[in-house]
Amino acid sequence: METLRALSNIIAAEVSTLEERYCAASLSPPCLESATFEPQLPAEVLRLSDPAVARAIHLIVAATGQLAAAVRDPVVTLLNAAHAFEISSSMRVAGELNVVEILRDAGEQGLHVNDIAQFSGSDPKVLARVLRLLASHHIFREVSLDVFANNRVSAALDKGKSVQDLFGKPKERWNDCPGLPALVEFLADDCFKTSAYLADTIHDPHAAPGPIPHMRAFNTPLNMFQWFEAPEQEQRLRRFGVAMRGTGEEEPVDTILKGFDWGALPSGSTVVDVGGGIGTFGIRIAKAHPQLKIVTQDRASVIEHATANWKTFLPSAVKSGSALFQAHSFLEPQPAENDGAVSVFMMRQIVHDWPDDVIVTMLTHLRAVAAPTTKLLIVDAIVEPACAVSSSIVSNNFNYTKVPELKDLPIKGHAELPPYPLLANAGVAGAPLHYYDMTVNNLLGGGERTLDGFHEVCAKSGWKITSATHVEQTVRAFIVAEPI
Ligand SMILES: C[S@@+](CC[C@H](N)C(=O)[O-])C[C@H]1O[C@@H](n2cnc3c(N)ncnc32)[C@H](O)[C@@H]1O
Repeated sequence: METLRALSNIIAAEVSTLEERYCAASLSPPCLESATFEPQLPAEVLRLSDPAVARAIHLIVAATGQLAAAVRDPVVTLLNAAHAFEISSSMRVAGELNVVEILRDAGEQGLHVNDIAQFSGSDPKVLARVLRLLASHHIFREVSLDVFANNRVSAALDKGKSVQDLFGKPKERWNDCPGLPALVEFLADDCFKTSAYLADTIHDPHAAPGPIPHMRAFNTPLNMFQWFEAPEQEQRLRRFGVAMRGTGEEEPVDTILKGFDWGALPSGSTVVDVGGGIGTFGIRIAKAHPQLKIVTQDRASVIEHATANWKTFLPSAVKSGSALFQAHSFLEPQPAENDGAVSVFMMRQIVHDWPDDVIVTMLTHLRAVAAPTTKLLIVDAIVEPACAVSSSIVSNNFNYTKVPELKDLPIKGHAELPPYPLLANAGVAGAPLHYYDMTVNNLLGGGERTLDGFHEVCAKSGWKITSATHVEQTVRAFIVAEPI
């Protein structure tokens, strides 16, 4: 009983924290039943801007998840976990049938499923069951039998376009679209199909067409990015670019500015955003630090979209020449113009995509053109263990390492450990990182790394880690390395 009581005490204490913080700000917490999600509302902003609110939410999610696992019949817990793929399938249906946008127009009172299904000509009976499964997980709301409305969660998936445009111009679906709907559809489509082959590749890594689950799922010997190049995957390529914007939507928008001191770079310094995608994060840096030159480097097909994206969101930088573009594969030696000319090579969500041997190749190419003062900035997460919080974890400063050189590494801004009896990684509250870990494994053979894992690939390619900074309220770590 002691553990159950401790978990329920965490929940009670953290609900009180929320009450106090919202009262102090003269706000009410956001309402789950609301038919809209407006991230700019002060009540939503507080969730990201007040560390006490963010931590309370994190601990409530961790403790309720652990409490449910502790009290529930293990049979039900197992069956629900094994059935979770039905949620992914249903999310894809809702996304592709534009249900969120149809319900946006219906407002609080919602719409009968027959009317929702009419837009796509789909079977209303199946659609009702899809939406009921999602509503049971607090995504959509069943207002009355077979009548559904958006709630604060489903509304966050709004693509921001009219229903008429979404159905009438499907090829323009991802133009100027927020990142989250694209990320959710990518996860519920490609990543879900790919994940189904994980066990098969573990059992038989040598079978055709290759060892990566994505290769098996789509019957291709190409890696995912090469496969995106085929003309018939054009929509997937577009969706992926926009989806990467979605990877930053659960964190404060200025996260990329907080983990590294961009202001300390001399004016005119060149930052190469290696595998920079459509430039989402380079644009954020450039807006805050217009004195820097930002080079977005990616595959030619992506650079085309990156250039268009910069022209839309920061045309002045393109015009002035402070935004530059390099169509280049990071698997090849770096372009000669980067030789000795780069202050920072930034790699955001690149290192986690690939297995060690590929990363060592990439980092070796960067090292070959690095000046003595060049910095390598890896923006990824540092994996924490899922063991229970214990005195040995605390004494090892949480980021335990077996590498002597890392023992004295300055690690800034690390989140506080969750209290007993929660897991060190906060259990289900920390699960997003472990989902991404499996997703990159299944798509490309990559994986999230511990600090020692980052050290290993850096040391093999001539780089030495000199600092790591965790940005509060995010899983994001900024790891800085310098040439050895
Ligand atoms: C996970 S995304 C990250 C994008 C961006 N850094 C961000 O954080 O939004 C990986 C990026 O690597 C790029 N990429 C994949 N293979 C590449 C290659 N061989 N050379 C250069 N870029 C590549 C992809 O096009 C994609 O933009």
